[in-house]
Amino acid sequence: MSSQNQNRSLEQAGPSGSGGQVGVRVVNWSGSDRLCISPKRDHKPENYDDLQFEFNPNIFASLEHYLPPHMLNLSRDVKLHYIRNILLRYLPENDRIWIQKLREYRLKIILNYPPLHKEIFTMDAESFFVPSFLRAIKENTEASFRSIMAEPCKGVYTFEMLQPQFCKKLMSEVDHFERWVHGTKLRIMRPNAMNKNKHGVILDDFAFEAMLDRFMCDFIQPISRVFYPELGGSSLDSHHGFVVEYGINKDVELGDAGSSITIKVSGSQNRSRPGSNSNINQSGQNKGNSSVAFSGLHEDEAEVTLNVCLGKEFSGGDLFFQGVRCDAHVTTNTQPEEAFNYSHVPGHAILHPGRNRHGTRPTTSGNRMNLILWCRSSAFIELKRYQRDFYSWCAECRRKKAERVRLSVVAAKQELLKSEI
Ligand SMILES: O=C(O)CCC(=O)C(=O)O
Ligand SMILES: [Fe+2]
Repeated sequence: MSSQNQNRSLEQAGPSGSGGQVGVRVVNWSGSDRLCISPKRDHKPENYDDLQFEFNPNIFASLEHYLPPHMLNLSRDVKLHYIRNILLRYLPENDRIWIQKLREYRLKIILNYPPLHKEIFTMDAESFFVPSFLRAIKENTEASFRSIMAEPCKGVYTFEMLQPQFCKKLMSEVDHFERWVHGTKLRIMRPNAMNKNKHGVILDDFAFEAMLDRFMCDFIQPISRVFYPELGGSSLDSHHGFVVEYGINKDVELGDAGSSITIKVSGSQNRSRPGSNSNINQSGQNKGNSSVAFSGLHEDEAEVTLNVCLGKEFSGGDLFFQGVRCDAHVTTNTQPEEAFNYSHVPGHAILHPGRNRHGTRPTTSGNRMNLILWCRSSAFIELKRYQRDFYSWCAECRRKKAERVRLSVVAAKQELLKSEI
């Protein structure tokens, strides 16, 4: 498309459908828009950081290098829409609507919510993390991580992580947010729907997104790069951050008290990533030897999950694990070495593959709040689509493969013996 045509379509475009982006109008969709194969490396891209679109601003800056040469010096709006139109071709309609609604929902909260502890909305490692954790991250070696961690079950790591003061502030921020939500009668989305008596909030929805992104990139990824290479641990690029609350006696079911603003976002119950399969096994049905009384046996929609207990005083609430499985093997038996129980300790973290089947036992007294960060790798998800028969990270796939190898060795031996007779 020529720049003239591009400008014409800008002129013709109707009012913005982009969620109130001031001064920006949507260009008519054109399937002929193309990027160049070779980038113009010496081109200096615009800054798109101030924009709220369904794609990360960095994507626009990166793709600018690939624009047709005649477009490089056009206005930022024109380039933005040209690139956005191309990207939108890769997003199914439903996902587009979902992302759009989510953006509007978040904007509504962020513009109106008055934070209680502003200082915890930006990463301040020294005041968030305990010194031992910071030292290990700074050293950034497997030995330094292992020096502060226990591995009570293969691939599951526990360690002290957050300072008590930070935990306290985060918990009071969540309480403050819940109270504010109740006052405004805004209906908020909950992190997931696994336990009836579970409350919680999605931190990404009220301005914690940037902080949690640094949390994941600078403090989880160094560890997952070492411990979870086969799960995309070195290419984590998105997260879902939330707080779960148990054992609270609230006389009002928050969010249900007659909402004046209701934004329904389809697929928000478990906040699945668009276009993906959530693998929540809510009933806790698991064939085989899982005889325990549990709630919400499930797998997270994450490659790597960080779960940190914030407090307060509680009993019960243990996590139990039943082994890492791919979709095809999610209901297979738990092997004895895979069954593992974990009791939460305030400030302490547990890091595990999202696909390690797990659930929580009831919090029998007091209140418990946990910070949970589901970390995802789009490269891992993409690769998984091309690889359907065997997953090295699924314990059952490995077991089946080992069994096949064993049987073929037995068969080969028998053949050999037969031919020798
Ligand atoms: O309650 C917990 O500590 C864990 C909850 C959980 O696994 C989840 O929300 O995905
Ligand atoms: Fe979970």
